[in-house]
Amino acid sequence: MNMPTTERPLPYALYRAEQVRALDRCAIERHHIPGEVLMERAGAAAFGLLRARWPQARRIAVLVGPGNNGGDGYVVARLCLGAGLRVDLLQLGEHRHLEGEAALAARAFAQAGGAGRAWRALPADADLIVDGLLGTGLQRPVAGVWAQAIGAVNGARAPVLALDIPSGLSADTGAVLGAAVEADTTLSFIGLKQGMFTGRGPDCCGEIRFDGLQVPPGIYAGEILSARRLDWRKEAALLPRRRRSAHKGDCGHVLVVGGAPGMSGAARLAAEAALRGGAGLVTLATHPQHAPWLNLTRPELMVQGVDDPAALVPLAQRATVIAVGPGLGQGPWGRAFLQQVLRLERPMVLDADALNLIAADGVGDGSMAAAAADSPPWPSQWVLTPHPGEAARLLGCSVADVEANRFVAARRLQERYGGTVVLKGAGSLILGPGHRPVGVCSQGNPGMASAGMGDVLTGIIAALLGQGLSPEQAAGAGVCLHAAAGDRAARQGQRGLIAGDLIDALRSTLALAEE
Ligand SMILES: NC(=O)C1=CN([C@@H]2O[C@H](COP(=O)(O)OP(=O)(O)OC[C@H]3O[C@@H](n4cnc5c(N)ncnc54)[C@H](O)[C@@H]3O)[C@@H](O)[C@H]2O)[C@@H](O)CC1
Ligand SMILES: [K+]
Repeated sequence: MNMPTTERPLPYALYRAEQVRALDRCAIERHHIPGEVLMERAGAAAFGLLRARWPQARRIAVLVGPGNNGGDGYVVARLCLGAGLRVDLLQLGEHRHLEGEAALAARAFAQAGGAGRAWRALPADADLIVDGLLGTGLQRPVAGVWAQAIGAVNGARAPVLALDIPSGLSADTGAVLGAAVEADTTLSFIGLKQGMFTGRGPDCCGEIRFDGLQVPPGIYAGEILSARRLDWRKEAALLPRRRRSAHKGDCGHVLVVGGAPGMSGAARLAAEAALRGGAGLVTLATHPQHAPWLNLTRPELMVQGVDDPAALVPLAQRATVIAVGPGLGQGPWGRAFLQQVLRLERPMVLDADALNLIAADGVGDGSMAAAAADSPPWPSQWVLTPHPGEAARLLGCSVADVEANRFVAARRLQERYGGTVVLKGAGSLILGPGHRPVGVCSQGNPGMASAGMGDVLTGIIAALLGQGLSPEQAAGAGVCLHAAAGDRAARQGQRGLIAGDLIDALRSTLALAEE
């Protein structure tokens, strides 16, 4: 029996708009499922979700555009009429000459006694708004009356169900093109779109549901995935099981380098997160000014005050992985230590000021890049973890440019700097070398927008590298565990969540993944 949309688990494969269009075409042309049948199934799935989710709703405003997304809306509107609900069908664009299956759906709606009218305003007492304005056919920024209608939807009190994708959200990038519907629930058809899970996508989509419209599974084989959602349990399961005879030396020794004067907290958070991420040993090399008291409340940490970069060499010899950047500062101390670290042949995580220093130095001709180039095999062992601001500095562009297409920004970073890139922010992206799909993290919550969260991520990724995962695996698993621990910690509330809470939740999250 076909499972209802409300219960169906979300697939992991993510597609771009042109790929979903190709999937539609394949279903229609190769498998001879008429477009109107797909549209009928899409509308029926949305209607089923609508009734299950909002059983009390009596007055439904359905906004329809002139394409097939509108066609889906006409089907929902007809099914609502059939169930005795009051329907306001509000049209944008030219509806006198609809084409193909959208025209059939509009005719069936009229034959069922429905009448549409041009959108002017939303009925104030609508119980639910269905967004069938624009789907994967979005071609340009939303403006004019379209933007007004979307603004009205977002200002309305009624909940919003978006069909396929919220209107105005780019299916490919997760950016808002002009204006976008902020839905409570989005029901996506045939293939999940990659833009729904990163950038503004999660804001606009609300809860995401999926219906494959019963297309044959074979149609997906023809599309090369460009992105996939990461399953945090599967990612965490990459960690090798510990033998009963394991000792601390088997579990990785993380060397954290950071903590310029006045910035010791960040380095301490990264080091502590490495411990909770399962590292056997963690050494923190930091400025001598605060070294004596940095492990007072966490004596498991080994802390070394260093003022000569050469002192890192013996420390690195004992370490299996280096994390550099949190609290490093961009002054002479941080700069000298980063240059030394880049000469050390160890897998490493580069974050925060390590990235800012590399960006400030320029690419190709700066001393940082030159230091890295001294040891050519190692960039492939890097994990870079920029947030959008750091990514913009590394790419020499604006944050808006990065956010306009996070997938492209991640790829440009990887091509320019090598190794594995984690582009942080809602829906963090993970991209390693080669042509594997971009990993997209779909856990996490806005409570994690607080100081120190990035430092914790750095420590976790370093710990996973130290336990034997490859840079790409450690980055994927690290981002997922970090987000899952954030979600676990947020059960007690999102607002006021601090990085230390996430560290506290890490161990039980890891245990959950091992069940
Ligand atoms: N047979 C199929 O191909 C199926 C398609 N489906 C639906 O069809 C949608 C795709 O349909 P279409 O390709 O017709 O595209 P859309 O319905 O998403 O939009 C295309 C229309 O919007 C206009 N438009 C684009 N950008 C605009 C903007 N910024 N402002 C104002 N107007 C704009 C275009 O000129 C065109 O008239 C999917 O998202 C899905 O909802 C589903 O019914 C499943 C089956
Ligand atoms: K839509």
